[in-house]
Amino acid sequence: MTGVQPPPGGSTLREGLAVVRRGIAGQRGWFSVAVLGATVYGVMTGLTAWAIGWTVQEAVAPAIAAGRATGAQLWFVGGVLSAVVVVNVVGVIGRRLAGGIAMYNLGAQYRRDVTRQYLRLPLSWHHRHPSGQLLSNANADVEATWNIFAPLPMAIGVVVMLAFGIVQMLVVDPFLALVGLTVFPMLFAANVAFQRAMSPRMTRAQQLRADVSEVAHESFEAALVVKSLGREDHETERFRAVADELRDANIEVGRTRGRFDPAIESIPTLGTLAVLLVGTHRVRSGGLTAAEVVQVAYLFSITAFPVRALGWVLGELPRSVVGWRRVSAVLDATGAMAHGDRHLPRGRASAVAAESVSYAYEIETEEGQPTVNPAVVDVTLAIPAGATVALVGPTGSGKSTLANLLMRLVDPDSGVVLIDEVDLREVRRGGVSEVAALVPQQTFLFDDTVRGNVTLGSPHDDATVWRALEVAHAAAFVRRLADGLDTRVGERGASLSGGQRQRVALARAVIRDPQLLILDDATSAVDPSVEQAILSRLRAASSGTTVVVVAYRMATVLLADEVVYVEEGHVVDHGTHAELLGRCAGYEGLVTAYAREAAERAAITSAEEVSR
Ligand SMILES: Nc1ncnc2c1ncn2[C@@H]1O[C@H](COP(=O)(O)OP(=O)(O)OP(=O)(O)O)[C@@H](O)[C@H]1O
Repeated sequence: MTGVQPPPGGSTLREGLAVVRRGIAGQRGWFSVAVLGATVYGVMTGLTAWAIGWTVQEAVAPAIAAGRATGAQLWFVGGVLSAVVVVNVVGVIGRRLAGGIAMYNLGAQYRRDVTRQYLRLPLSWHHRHPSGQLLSNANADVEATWNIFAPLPMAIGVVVMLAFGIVQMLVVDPFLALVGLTVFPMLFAANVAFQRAMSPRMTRAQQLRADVSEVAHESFEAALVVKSLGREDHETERFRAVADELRDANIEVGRTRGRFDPAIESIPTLGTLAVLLVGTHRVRSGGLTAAEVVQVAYLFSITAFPVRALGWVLGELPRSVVGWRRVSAVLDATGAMAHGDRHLPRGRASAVAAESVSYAYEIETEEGQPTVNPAVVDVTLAIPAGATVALVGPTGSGKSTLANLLMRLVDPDSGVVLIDEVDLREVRRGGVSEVAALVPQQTFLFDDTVRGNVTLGSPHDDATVWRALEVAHAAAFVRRLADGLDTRVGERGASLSGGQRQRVALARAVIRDPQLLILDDATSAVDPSVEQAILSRLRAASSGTTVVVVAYRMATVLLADEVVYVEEGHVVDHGTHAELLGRCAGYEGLVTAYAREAAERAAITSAEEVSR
């Protein structure tokens, strides 16, 4: 599993209390109101018995003695009892409302923190973490962490009830009280054992929750492949297997809870029994009255409720700790890109260079051992301002990785990438994307309008949007759409064809008027003649732009001023197409293959035209 793994070991109780402290510190105001509400509830529960006694003594008993009740007596009884109930209800509402707000605020805050951290972490971190895991961290794990805030205010608030019960018991008979209170060490021991047993089971269930979302995510993403290749049964089986595992893990969590719950719940009852047993002996020996024993036993049963509330909190603690370990693994993840404060020159095409740049992906062997896969090895190149350069090389030779390095989507393991002689690591946050744009291999469109997808929220007027669409050869088809620029394109641009999606993505880059434009196979779904037209327009429209294009077609290569030929991560040669043809065997082989493919395509097209 490549997911975010929680660190092993550590005391659950200590870690849990640290999570609770962190939560309280974040929601001090609402949490205080919730505890106050719970305290009011605790006090009022204690006072209810007293209020009933008082009203009986002051109004009910005299009324019975007199044989009739006066209006004042009825008002007194009604008033006192109503006041008790109203204050109690206010306490409950205050606790629930403020407690809920505190809990949901924490959830929202940490969801934001986790997603903000995702944006901050470099692409290399994302390469190592599956998207289902990320969804789970931002959702199920955050929830698991802060659910403890549901029973927490109650547990803290009703400690007053506990204190009230214990003090009263000590006043009545200290010895009997101490007999009863021996249950507390027992309760503590039972809870520690419970947490020890729960922690690994909770961790496993939480990891499996992430696995289920990972498999589901992958299945939805691969819907087309699954359906077109008839793999529905296989996919259903794959999902069923991981869902069953989650079910079993959750049942195991429930079973463990079921084993401990009766013991934890019955310990206070054992205390009451001990009090009755010892108390009976003391009554027999004349040390106590029966009424006093009953009073201590009753007080003991009052303390059972707060003890149970504390039990709920302790029961939630392992889940909270597991959730927090997984959330904090994201929040504490290092490798966030450091930024400098330098600005890149604006207003003219950018020169881009790489000096001895190497980059390797971290991967796992089949045995799960970490290892590296070198993708770019000791690359040095200089692309002059305003040039159009084609990156050419066989599949997997490192072209996309190099493109990502030039945009600083990842930092090189060694070497330097420079735009206009500024090391990209010294550029201020957002500085690179202000001057450079990359159109990636896989087009992503938002479920938004065409306009929204092109501008990405920047304030461009429609004329500018149309101009960008013209350059990207997209204006004609957008004009034909029912609502033009206002047409919604559906999830990931589902209502457009692959080529149309690529053209919208291209317009999105063009509208930013980049000084460096990197096209990573960005026109693969576009007809070759259209691709050529797009690239010609780009060149014509952008004398102020340096274009780096990862090229797979002869026509694209021929448009470039210079070709950089890459093989197994190395730049094998660079120069004009004609120069490379004469001296680079690998390049020659590749372009011959491209040319043959283009000829075959042309032959098929003309055959189709003849048969029409
Ligand atoms: N996220 C990743 N994790 C691990 N290895 C990767 C990752 N992305 C790429 N690689 C590896 O890095 C090497 C270079 O990949 P890259 O995508 O840069 O090649 P490319 O020349 O763009 O390939 P293509 O022409 O097929 O798009 C390949 O061996 C590939 O397997």
